[in-house]
Amino acid sequence: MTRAPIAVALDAPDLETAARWAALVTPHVSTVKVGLELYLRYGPDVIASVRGASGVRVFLDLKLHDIPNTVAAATRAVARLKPAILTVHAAGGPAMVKAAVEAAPGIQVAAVTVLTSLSDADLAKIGLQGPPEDAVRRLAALAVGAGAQALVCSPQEVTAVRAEVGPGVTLITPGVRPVGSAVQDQARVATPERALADGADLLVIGRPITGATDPGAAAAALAAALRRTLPES
Ligand SMILES: O=c1ccn([C@@H]2O[C@H](COP(=O)(O)O)[C@@H](O)[C@H]2O)c(=O)[nH]1
Repeated sequence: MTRAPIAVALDAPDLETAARWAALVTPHVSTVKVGLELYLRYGPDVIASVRGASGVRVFLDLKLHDIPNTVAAATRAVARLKPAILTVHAAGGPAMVKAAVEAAPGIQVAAVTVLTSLSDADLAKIGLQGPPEDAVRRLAALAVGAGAQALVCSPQEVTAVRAEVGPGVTLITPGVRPVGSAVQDQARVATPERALADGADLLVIGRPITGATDPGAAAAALAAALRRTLPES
């Protein structure tokens, strides 16, 4: 059976917990995601620990954001870990995104548009007036023009971003909340079914799975729900 297009965010306080979650969810999902919490605490070793024997795809979510030379060097430094996906911030500008893409042949560089935790009011406070969709579309076009093969946006913007960048770009959506799940610190959210139906390629889901009593069962249930949305997947 094909694994669901879900990246489980392994935002764990320690390596043992992350590896346990990874082993539980890997039979059901295509990808596991390592973010700042784990990587800053444990460094490169974390990748092998969560990849385990299954060889599941690892998404390294470091959201690099610096001058192009520094981002290129940081990208080369993590490229040897062979993550399937590496994130950078689109707001770093086209030269920075291009530097990451060129430094990591074989790795999908995903540009984060506007963090899913930011609301309309938050965006206004940082000087981005107008609906989030406008900024997301603008940053998406910038990043793809600079060579990014994937974008991170909220599930609420998938349709608009797809219209902006066309079919060949992988759209990755955090801010996914199953019906009844707490929104927590996310602001621009939608259900997994809606995200997939709108054309997202990979859904990032963390706490709704890892906070469950049985993360493996939670991942299996979400995977089954997505199969009902797209019966051919
Ligand atoms: O815009 C973004 C970019 C990345 N993330 C990351 O996704 C997960 C979401 O976890 P939940 O527990 O499902 O909220 C987390 O690791 C973030 O760092 C994001 O949420 N929004």
